[in-house]
Amino acid sequence: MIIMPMLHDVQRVLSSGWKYVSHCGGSLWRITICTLAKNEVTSGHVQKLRKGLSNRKKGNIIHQKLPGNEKLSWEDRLADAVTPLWHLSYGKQLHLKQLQQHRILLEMSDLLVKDGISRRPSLHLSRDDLSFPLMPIKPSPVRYGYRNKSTFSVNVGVDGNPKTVGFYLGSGKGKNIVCISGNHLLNMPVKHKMVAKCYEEFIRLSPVDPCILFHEGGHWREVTVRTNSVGNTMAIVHFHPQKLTEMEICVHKRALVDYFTNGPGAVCALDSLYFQETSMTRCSNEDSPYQLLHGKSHIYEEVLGRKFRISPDAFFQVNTEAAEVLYHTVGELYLDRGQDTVLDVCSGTGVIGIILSSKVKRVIAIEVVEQAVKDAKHNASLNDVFNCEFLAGKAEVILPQLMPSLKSELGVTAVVNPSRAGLHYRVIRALRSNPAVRRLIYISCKPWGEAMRNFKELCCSFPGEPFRPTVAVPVDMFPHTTHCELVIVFER
Ligand SMILES: C[S@@+](CC[C@H](N)C(=O)[O-])C[C@H]1O[C@@H](n2cnc3c(N)ncnc32)[C@H](O)[C@@H]1O
Repeated sequence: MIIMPMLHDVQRVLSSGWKYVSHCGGSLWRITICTLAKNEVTSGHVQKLRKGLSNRKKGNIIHQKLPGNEKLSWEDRLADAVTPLWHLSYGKQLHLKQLQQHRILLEMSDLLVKDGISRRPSLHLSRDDLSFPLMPIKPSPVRYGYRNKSTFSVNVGVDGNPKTVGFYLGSGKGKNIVCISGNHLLNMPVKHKMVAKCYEEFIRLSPVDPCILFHEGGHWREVTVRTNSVGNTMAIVHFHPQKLTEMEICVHKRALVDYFTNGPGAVCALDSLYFQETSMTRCSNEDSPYQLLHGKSHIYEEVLGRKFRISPDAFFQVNTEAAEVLYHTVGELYLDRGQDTVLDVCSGTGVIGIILSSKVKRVIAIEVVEQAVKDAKHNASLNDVFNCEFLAGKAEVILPQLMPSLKSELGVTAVVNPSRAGLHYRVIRALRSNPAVRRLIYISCKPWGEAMRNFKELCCSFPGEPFRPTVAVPVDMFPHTTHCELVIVFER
């Protein structure tokens, strides 16, 4: 069992042989966590963080196994991999994230100065000052069991059982993958653990094999669990058909439904059970439809007093209460200088556009996942919103066609919330090309890498007046992990 974090735990973790290597550079987290452990955070450390930029490694947190880590339990190793800040008090976690966002914004400022896009900060600013305010990070109202969506893999457990449901440690390349149950993870709600446990029991009873390596055969793959704040639960089981006939697959579907409705899995009280047959790692509803085997087709969630329908493959922020803080923040930033049109780029189920709709004349939203666009249209009428238009397709295709004719009296605000891949440069070019777009609110859960490229494109010498950052607000959506959302306002 995980005990509450103490500072000496941090030192224990650091001396236990786990080397923290993050997207921010291997030394970054080590330096920062050590520093915090000694209560010695000073602006000098920002200097070290800045130095760490030059040898940054991109990508998610990875952990390198160093001698001595065998002393940790499998559960602790998993917790260190998935929720690497779990040993720290929440206050310390927020402090770390604030430093991290500061570092990212310094990198952005450096990049703009280096490329001659913006002027050097004035003389009274030191190298570690930003030329625009970075507001204090907004905490998540909920810190434990906050996830509304979890995906559990199937692989070989510590005891060698290949029908183990949980999270991976190790790598395929290192041939040392071990699947550990996520029961002890601080961000995991009870219901998700329950469905994962039942699914494990079900596949252990099933006569067919799990699918671990696609080319080696087997069928049962990961399960995704979605829950909402009133306790409704949706489970989506992914299944590799290999060479089974439709009739043979039907037998397994029936067994799955029976287990979760009349068998031991009934304890999960699933409101929806979906099944997706796919031979690809990730597969859209268009490529391989989500088959509703039992219950309701959608899950609903309430956000800031509005109701939202969510399809199995539609995006929804993973921490609903923190998402309310994020959307409230966007609303406040928008209110600062009201324009009459909002462009909601990468709109998912339409949450941002619908929340802002009462403040503007018109919302135009663009989203690539068709089911999410259907949800968004449904959500607008569910909330009596009539001034939103939802367009299905890639933003880089739709916006260049839309922008030349888009007119507005008071100006346009673009709210962009892309996935980790960032926005295509054609989206930025299109936004830059229309002078009516006066403000752009960029929301990113990964404000380095591709998003950094976008920041540069927004401020660089593309045709059209450049933007400049005016304020940034971090919002913690993922307690115990190193991630948070960063909202940056650009204006021109
Ligand atoms: C981080 S989510 C944000 C969704 C929404 N703003 C919200 O708060 O729920 C990113 C969304 O961008 C969509 N997306 C990804 N690539 C896209 C593209 N090229 N054009 C339009 N939408 C895209 C994804 O399907 C996803 O719904």
